[in-house]
Amino acid sequence: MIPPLLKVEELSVAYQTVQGPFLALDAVDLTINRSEVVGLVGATGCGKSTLANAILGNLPANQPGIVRGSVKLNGVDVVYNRKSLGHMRERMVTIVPQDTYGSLNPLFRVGTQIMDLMRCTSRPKPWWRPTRRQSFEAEIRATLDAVQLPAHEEILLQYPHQLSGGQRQRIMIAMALLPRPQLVVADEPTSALDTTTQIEILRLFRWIAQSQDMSILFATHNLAAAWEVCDKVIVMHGGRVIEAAGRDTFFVHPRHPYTRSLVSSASQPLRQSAVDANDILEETSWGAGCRFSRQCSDALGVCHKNRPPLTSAGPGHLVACQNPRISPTSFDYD
Ligand SMILES: Nc1ncnc2c1ncn2[C@@H]1O[C@H](COP(=O)(O)OP(=O)(O)OP(=O)(O)O)[C@@H](O)[C@H]1O
Repeated sequence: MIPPLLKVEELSVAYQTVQGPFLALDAVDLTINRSEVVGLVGATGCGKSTLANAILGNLPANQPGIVRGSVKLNGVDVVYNRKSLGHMRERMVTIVPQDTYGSLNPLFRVGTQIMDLMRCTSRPKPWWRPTRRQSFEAEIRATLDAVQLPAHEEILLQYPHQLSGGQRQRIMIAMALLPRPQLVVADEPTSALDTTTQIEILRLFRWIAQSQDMSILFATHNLAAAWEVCDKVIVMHGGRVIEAAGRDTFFVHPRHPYTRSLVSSASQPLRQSAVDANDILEETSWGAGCRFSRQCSDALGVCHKNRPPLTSAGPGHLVACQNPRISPTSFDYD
C-alpha cells in the first residue's frame, strides 16, 4: 500500500493567552494521499489556520507550543525535526494565502518577487548563470499560462496594487506551484473574490491536482467551494475533527448533526452562498462532553459527559458522535 503524503496524528496545539493556555487544536487526526484534494471545512475559529500552519511548519518551536502529536510529510516529522524543515517547506509544501495584498511586497514588481522565489527555492545553484535564468523564465511563463495569466510580460512588470483581485490570486497560485511542491495548502483562497472569479479559481485548483499530480489541502468556510473541488471533506468544530468522508458521502450521508446542519444550509442556493456557521460556533470554553452537545438537538445525556472519539461509519467515513443520524440528506447535486 502507498503511504499517505501527509499524516497528522493526535495533534494538539495551545496558544498562550492572558486567561491561560487556549487549546486551539485538540487531538486532530488527518490523512492526505497523493493527488488528493481535501477540503477542511469549519466555522471561524475552529482551528483551520492553526492546522495549516502546523503542516507548513510555521508554528514557533518554543511557543505557543505543540502540546503533543505529530505531522509527518512522507514519513518525516515537520514539527520536531526542524533541521530538515527548511528543505521540506521549500520543496514539498507551499501555501496559497487568503490575503494576497499582505503576501506580496507592494514595493516590488510582481516579476521581481517571482524571480526571488525561484532563486530561494531552486536547486541546483548557482542560479545566476545565464542558462539557469533562462530556464527560470521559461518555467515562470509556463506556470503563468497554467494559471491563465497569458499576458506575461505586462503582468510581470506590474506592482501588486496594479492587478485585480483575481490576477493577484492567480499570481499567488503560480508562486505556490513554481517550487513544484507535493502539497499545496490553500487557506480560504477565494474568500475575497467575486463569485465568477471564485468558480474559475476553484476549477483551476481541480485541474492542477489532476494534471500536476499535487495534493491540495483546501481550507474554506464555503461548502459550495468544497463541492466544486474536493475528493474528501473534513469538518472541524472547536479544534477537533468531527467528521471526514469522501465528497459524495459527505454531502448525501453526513452523520454528525453539525455536518448535517452545514449541508442542509448549503444545499438550497449552493452555488451562490457561502456557508458561514459563525452562529453555530460561539462557545470558546469547553466542558468534558462533546463540544457541540449544547447546541445539538439530538444530544443524549452521555453527550454532555463524554467526548466522542472518531470512529468508522463506513468505508473512508469517520464520525465523532454518540448519536449519529442515519437518513440521507436531501442534498441536490445540480
Ligand atoms: N496567536 C494566537 N493567540 C491566541 N489565540 C489564538 C492565536 N491564533 C489563533 N488563536 C485562537 O485559536 C482558535 C483557532 O484559530 P484559527 O485562526 O486557527 O481558526 P480558523 O478556523 O482558521 O478561523 P478563520 O476561519 O477565521 O481563519 C481561535 O479561537 C483563535 O482565537
